[in-house]
Amino acid sequence: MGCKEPSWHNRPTGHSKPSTPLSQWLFDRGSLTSRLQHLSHGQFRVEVLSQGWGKPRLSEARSLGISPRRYALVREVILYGQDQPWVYARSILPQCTLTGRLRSLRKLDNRPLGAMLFNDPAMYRSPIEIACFKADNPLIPQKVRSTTPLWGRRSRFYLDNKPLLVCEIFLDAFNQTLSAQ
Ligand SMILES: C=C(O[C@@H]1C=C(C(=O)O)C=C[C@H]1O)C(=O)O
Repeated sequence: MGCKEPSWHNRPTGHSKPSTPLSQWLFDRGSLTSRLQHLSHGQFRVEVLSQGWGKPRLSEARSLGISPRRYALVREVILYGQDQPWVYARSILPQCTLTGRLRSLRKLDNRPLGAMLFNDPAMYRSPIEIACFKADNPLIPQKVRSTTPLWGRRSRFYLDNKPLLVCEIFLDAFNQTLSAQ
């Protein structure tokens, strides 16, 4: 599956570049949940596609500094705005992060992860990396896959100095909403 992983960079590289409006969303360091709640005028919800123990992909393990053979909690969601699938998100929470007060992250249901992260004053975030996912990329769930390339971002969040990785891909419906702004 790693062959479908795009290459992550701290800025657009090569020929393809995101639009300026999308770049502002890609590199925004605030809570995506809050921004989407605002853009959707409160018509926002999280659909949990899956949440369970699994092995991270090589690129994810490298970003987190963990072994790709070590199980982590893998959470995949779709964030809806105005009942449209706007963002597909995949988060990797290592076992070593889910300790102490952070054990509660194991039971996160359809409450947005961002609400937990941005409510913690001690939280800090790595630089954001972006990547372009080729059309029909199998890493994106079939029901929101696109026939055109999609831009995504990822960054590590640290709570109590323990990392988790969040990857967010902006879907067709979001890009259409953005271009209609
Ligand atoms: C990191 C955030 O949390 C959001 C919510 C997620 C979830 O509930 O799984 C995943 C990715 C984010 O888009 C955020 O709001 O910035």
